[in-house]
Amino acid sequence: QDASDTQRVKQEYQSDVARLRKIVINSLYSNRDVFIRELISNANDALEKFRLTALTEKDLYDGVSPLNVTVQAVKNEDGVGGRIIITDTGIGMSAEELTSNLGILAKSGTSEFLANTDSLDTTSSGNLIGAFGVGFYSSFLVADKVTVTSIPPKSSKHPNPSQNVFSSSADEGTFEVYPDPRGNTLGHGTEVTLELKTDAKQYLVTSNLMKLINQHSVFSTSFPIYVWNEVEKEVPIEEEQEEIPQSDSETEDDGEEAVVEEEKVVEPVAPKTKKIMVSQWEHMNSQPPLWMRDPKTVTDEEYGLLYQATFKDFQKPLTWTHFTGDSGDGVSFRALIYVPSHLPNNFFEQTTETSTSDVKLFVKHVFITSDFGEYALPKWASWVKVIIDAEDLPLNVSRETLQSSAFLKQIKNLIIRRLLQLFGRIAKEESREIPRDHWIYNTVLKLGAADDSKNRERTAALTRYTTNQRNNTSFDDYISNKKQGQHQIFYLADMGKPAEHLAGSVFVEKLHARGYEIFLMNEPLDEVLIHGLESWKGIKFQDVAKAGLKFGDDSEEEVESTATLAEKFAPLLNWLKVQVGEHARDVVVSDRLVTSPCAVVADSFGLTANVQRLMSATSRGAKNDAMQEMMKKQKVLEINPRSPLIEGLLHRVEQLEADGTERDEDLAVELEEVAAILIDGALVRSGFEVTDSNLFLTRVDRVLRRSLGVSETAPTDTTVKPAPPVDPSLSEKILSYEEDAKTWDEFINDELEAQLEVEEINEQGNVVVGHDEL
Ligand SMILES: Nc1ncnc2c1ncn2[C@@H]1O[C@H](COP(=O)(O)OP(=O)(O)OP(=O)(O)O)[C@@H](O)[C@H]1O
Repeated sequence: QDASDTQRVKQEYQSDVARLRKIVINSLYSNRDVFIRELISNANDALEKFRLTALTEKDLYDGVSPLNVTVQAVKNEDGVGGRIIITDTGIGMSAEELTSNLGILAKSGTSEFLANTDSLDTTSSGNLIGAFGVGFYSSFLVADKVTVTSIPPKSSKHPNPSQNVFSSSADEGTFEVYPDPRGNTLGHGTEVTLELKTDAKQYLVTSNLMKLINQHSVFSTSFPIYVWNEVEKEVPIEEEQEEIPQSDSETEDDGEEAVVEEEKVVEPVAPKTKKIMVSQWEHMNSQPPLWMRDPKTVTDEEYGLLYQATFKDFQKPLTWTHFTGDSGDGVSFRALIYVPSHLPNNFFEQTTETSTSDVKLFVKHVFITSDFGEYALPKWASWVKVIIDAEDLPLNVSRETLQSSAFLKQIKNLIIRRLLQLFGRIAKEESREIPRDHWIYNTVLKLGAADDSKNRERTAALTRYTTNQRNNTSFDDYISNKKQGQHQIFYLADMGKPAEHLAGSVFVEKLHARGYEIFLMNEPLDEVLIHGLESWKGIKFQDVAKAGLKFGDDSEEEVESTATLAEKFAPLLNWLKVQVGEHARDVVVSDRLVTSPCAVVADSFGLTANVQRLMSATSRGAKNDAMQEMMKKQKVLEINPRSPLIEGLLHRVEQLEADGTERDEDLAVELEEVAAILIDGALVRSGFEVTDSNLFLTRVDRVLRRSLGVSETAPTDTTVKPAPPVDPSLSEKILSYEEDAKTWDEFINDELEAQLEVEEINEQGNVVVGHDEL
């Protein structure tokens, strides 16, 4: 018995892997072409790993043997089925690695993939395979049985490498790994053999395979891919050599004088040929990569395919820019920047230190790194996909030295510059795909303006907002609409509120009525980026909910009249200062109100309601910070001198405080209540919370009773039916429920698998839909 047979022990797939494999097999049937792309991509990755390891382990690679991927379709002799063999001369896997990489390891993306399968639809799910790193399992879409033979190169990690085999069937939940009885046949690398399902015979046709490789792999792989192909060739027919007749001259060469014969014109006879079938390795990606070509010669479809294959996105890119550049240190390069049509799912949850795994740096078409270390793109730009291919680098490229060179920094700055140029250009062009209100301007660039101080101005220039007069307004648009004398840019920020509500705010009423434009900002980032910017083209931003608002066209008479009004309202102002207590540090006559009786305005060093909310949302621990508490108090109550309510209150207060008369205590109590409601109302109108909403509403109730002529003291019947006593059988019920209960994960797993299995597999676990058409 063969030694390997004794070691062929069946192992169970680890549960996550088993589930993943099942989902891939059962749900991605209509997308099964992806298997070839996934396996070639793994082979290419393995070659890249080999080359990178060889940079540090000098003995690993002789520099001569080929580094490539080969694909071969082999028909069975019985003519029924066949197999596809994909071989690479890459880093290979040891027995342990075969087991853990293909059978046990639930990779980091797996749980995310499994979570995403909830929203699985079969049109897009094929790309989920690659996006979440479940590529290898796509083999089972087309194969009944998959065999992976692999051997790592001799290295410090594997001083005595040996060749091993991983084998698994699509309909079993097990796999085996065992030493290859043939010994080392591969040198180093991996060979994946797919025993094709009977309904997957089309993949045995080499032209079909080549078409798929052309579509999905040639753009995105850096190592040569060869396909074993039968081609028709014309070869000369090897006819029996005719006896070349002895020339007369030879026969007559015996002393006779040479006779000059008349020269004969001999027609050249085309050699006879025949057509035969010849098998040979055909180089699929002999063309330079797409990004090295002249952009004029690349079609949109080709750009789209490269994007989808390289970055594993099932949606087409929104736009791209393809250009030649120079790093500034004399390193010339080609670059292709793609703007995806969507943000990653968890984009806003990610920390600011995001990785730039989607900036692929090549040197002379050879992939070098996606790790830009400290020169990673800032978060706002981290979702774009970039290919950079440098002609040559000024150093012997290794990841370590690259990190410390100026090159990565230059590349980072250049990508950002070009990206902003691209956004600027599409902002002007304004297309159906990227309209003026696209989230790029509303979300991504705002993040840039808020987070990335270095590019603040340039990103902010492209952001857009709603104003009280129009939508999608940039800062420059605003400036060109500025009124004479206006030296402030007016804005009101209240996150989460619809712009229409902001337009009706107490702070906006006069500005709006007078025809001034006001930015109505309702995203959390808006306030942050305005604070970062402070001004635009030399004009300061003015929060209209704060003190310091100036229209810029106040005449001397207006200033005088404000002073006169302050004098007129002095008794009310003084009385209100007592009533307002802690809510505001001062009470003044307002110049910003039209219809509202009063408002609470934050001092220039105070905090608006929006900033207070932002602070409590972001700095949980600092709630009791003394400085913050002090700033919260920096508020001023502004009263509208033209409001009849305020006029009326002034008269009543004058009446109350009139010299020489006895103080009317009933009136005092009533006025205090009116003042309390007015102040609380002003706080609410201005976006703040009232300190005690119960008290506020009790006061309102009292005023309502008064206006309805209902007794203020008449009690409400407060008798209620009490709840029944505690149910004595409750503890038993809880216990029996807990015994039956599944965990949430078990519940979701069962539900998901039940859904996926419907119509798609039979009892044996084989796919049963659509076989006949294929
Ligand atoms: N041809 C190969 N050579 C060496 N290792 C391989 C090969 N194919 C797969 N592997 C190993 O098996 C692991 C699992 O492969 P799988 O295709 O399932 O996911 P992945 O390659 O990590 O993710 P993705 O498909 O998104 O690139 C790989 O990470 C790699 O370590």
